[in-house]
Amino acid sequence: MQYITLNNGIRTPQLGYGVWKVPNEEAANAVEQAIQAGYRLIDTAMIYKNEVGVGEALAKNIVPREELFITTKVWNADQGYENTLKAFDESLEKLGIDYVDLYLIHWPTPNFDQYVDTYKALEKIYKDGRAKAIGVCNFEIEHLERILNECEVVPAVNQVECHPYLQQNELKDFCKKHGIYIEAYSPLMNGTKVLEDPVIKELAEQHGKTPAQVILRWQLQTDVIVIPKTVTPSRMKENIDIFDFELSEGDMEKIAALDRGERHNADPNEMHFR
Ligand SMILES: NC(=O)C1=CN([C@@H]2O[C@H](COP(=O)(O)OP(=O)(O)OC[C@H]3O[C@@H](n4cnc5c(N)ncnc54)[C@H](OP(=O)(O)O)[C@@H]3O)[C@@H](O)[C@H]2O)C=CC1
Ligand SMILES: O=C1CO[C@H](CO)[C@@H](O)[C@@H]1O
Repeated sequence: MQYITLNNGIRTPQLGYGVWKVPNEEAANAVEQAIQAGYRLIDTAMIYKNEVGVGEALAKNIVPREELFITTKVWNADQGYENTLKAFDESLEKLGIDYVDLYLIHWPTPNFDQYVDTYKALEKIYKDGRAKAIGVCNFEIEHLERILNECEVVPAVNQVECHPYLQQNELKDFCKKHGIYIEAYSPLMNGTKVLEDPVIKELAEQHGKTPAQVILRWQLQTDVIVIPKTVTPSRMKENIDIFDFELSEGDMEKIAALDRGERHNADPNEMHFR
């Protein structure tokens, strides 16, 4: 596993395991298998409704708690200072742990007036030592600017959709300038067409790897944290088997040229789902 250091000195694995769409009753088994396969970062969220299942796997102490990096997120309906503190307590209880490694605001919406207060609750949680790091998801530059201007703690992470068809270069530059790590969600575009891209397929053939491995390796080499999801045991192994090859500068340029600003998930400015 490869690790990186966040802006507050906390270390995180650069590759993690995401559990969106993993049903609660399957999550314990999936997370246990992922830990056995070598994953140390688990990315869940209150809205995924599988924190209890994730917690069951954690309770097995497959590896010491301090070797794991657990992320969860406050959902839109729980935004606001007091609501967020309450939602955080509920997430901790479901997960059965006494701190998380990273707590994130899931969306800047549904009400753009609330995310600063929500972030202030995250700062309180952070200062109380119940989250080792805090950050945001789906924040655009203007949302981050408000946090940087009105809050004290610089977000450690901005978790956003990022894959070869949506490379987020402007946001990456802004975040880099402010010491905020980009964490790439839906790195395989949720298992859709980027895996069929001819350029990706050709690179996969050249390196004796799969399209998913080429995409995940590209993410590592662009210095982002990446959290693919799979419930398929062979893919769990495939997705972590990316530390034994390197994409050349030319390969990276070919993938850079695939950017087309194409989202699979919601646009942060239009996401008002509670
Ligand atoms: N903050 C946010 O707003 C969001 C955060 N996320 C986080 O990011 C994680 C990953 O994103 P997600 O949207 O789940 O999608 P991914 O881009 O990780 O793709 C997952 C899909 O790809 C398939 N897949 C996985 N590995 C391979 C492979 N090696 N070859 C072919 N297909 C593969 C999976 O199928 P199968 O499982 O059947 O093997 C699944 O259908 C989420 O689980 C969640 O933790 C995601 C969306 C939004
Ligand atoms: O992480 C995510 C997946 O689930 C949510 C919806 O249920 C999305 O809104 C979100 O971005």
